[in-house]
Amino acid sequence: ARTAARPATAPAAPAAQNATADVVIVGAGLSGLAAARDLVAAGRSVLVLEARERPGGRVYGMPLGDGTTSEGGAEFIGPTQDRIAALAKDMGVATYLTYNSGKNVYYRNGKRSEYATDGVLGAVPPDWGVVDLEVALLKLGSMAKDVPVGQPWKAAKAEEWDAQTFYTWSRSNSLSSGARFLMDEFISSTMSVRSQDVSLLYVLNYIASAGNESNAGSVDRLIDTKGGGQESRFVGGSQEVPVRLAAKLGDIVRYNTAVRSITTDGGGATVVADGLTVAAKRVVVAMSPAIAGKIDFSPALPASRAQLMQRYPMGSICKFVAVYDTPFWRADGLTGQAVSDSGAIDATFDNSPPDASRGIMMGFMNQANIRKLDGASADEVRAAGLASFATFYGDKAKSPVRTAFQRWDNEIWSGGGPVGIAPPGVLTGFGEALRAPCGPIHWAGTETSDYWTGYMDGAVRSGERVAKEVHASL
Ligand SMILES: Cc1cc2nc3c(=O)[nH]c(=O)nc-3n(C[C@H](O)[C@H](O)[C@H](O)COP(=O)(O)OP(=O)(O)OC[C@H]3O[C@@H](n4cnc5c(N)ncnc54)[C@H](O)[C@@H]3O)c2cc1C
Repeated sequence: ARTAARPATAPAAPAAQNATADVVIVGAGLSGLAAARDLVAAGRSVLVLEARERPGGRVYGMPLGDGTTSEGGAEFIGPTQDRIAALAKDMGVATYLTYNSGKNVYYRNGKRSEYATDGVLGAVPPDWGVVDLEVALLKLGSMAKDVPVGQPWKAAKAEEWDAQTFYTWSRSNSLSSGARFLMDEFISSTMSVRSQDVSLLYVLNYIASAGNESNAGSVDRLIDTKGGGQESRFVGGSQEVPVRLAAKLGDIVRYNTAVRSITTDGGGATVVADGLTVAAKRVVVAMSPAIAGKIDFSPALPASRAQLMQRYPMGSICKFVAVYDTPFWRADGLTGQAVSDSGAIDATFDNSPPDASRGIMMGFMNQANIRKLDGASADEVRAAGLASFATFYGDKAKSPVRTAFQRWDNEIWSGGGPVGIAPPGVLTGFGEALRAPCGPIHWAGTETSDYWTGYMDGAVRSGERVAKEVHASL
């Protein structure tokens, strides 16, 4: 019966088109778009091939179901993130301060407490472990100063630091359970992996990278709201930056055009995508190493690059938001920021629009928390998210007008988020292959950036770096 139900002649697939370009850029995330912009400005002919139906990749305006959106991926920008700041300015996208007035919530061992964010030492959680924590963070900060930004494998102690996980280091350098919890939370909130998943050297490079050419990276700049990476947001949402840049680039950006294979030959390459085959002099692969590994490269890439792509996994993350008539937690004297050791959500932020015309609470379902919800229905994810919000902000949190969430680990073209991380042994064994071109194939993506790797700023920097590299090679 199944066979009989089929039309006698299957509709013909649309004929694949052929094209030529100086440079094919694979991926219209911020890194690919930034590269395209500079290469076009340098007079090169460029095609950007994007698998999704939209630009932005890990930057995404998540639909709330009422015609508006909330940031479902990257959201915040902070001091020293100069390249995303410059790009946003050029695109006419303004920023505003993340809501940060009042007290934060700390939930640990079944006890909820509130703590000031404007003390002399900044926002310090009410846990005896913080003394221990501060000592450990000072040590980390000082070790990070010995890491050459973007080339951690060249640190004098690279082998020693890359032979252990962050978990091993944090357990040998802190005694209290509070400090250990907060160090795990530092890794979870910045990379969305567990401390035992990631190399100490990778963490030190992440710290070193949280700065710019004139300001050394620091732990505070990574984790702080005021003065740190979470300081500001974009008016209209971060997706305005890639959406406007892609619109300026026009029809050189092709959507629903997943690249399946890249064949290199005699100095150039043939890029086969859904519905389009392009002969190009150079190819820029602008995405995380793990997702680049899904492309079929022929002939095989050098082993160091091929194996790097097998060894650089993505974190697991989901962003959950609930919309309320008002940001009611503000009236209760709260910032909307919470840290928790239990429940589905381990960190929250006030995601309300700048005019506070409605309240939006955002929670991160990080690493193991979201994996526990593998196979959960949307209603179950929603119930778990609202239960966490109620623990932090009271019963009012149980009755939102609407909710929405974005699971990045279920996204075929991201494979997780926010960033690809290196387990022990990878940076020292394979790190050089992150940026090294393979013949006509060049690599971009935030994972390849020196400063602000893992962030939008790192993505833009990597695009600008690869554009120079490719232009010089032609
Ligand atoms: C939940 C979450 C929260 C975050 N929060 C922040 C934050 O607050 N601040 C911040 O600065 N950063 C944040 N980030 C990180 C930030 O989103 C990334 O660093 C940045 O967007 C990466 O850009 P990219 O261009 O390197 O990669 P991507 O954005 O991943 O772009 C890669 C592109 O390639 C496309 N693609 C993949 N495979 C193919 C293929 N075979 N063919 C064609 N196209 C393909 C993808 O669809 C995608 O568009 C967050 C990320 C997540 C997921």
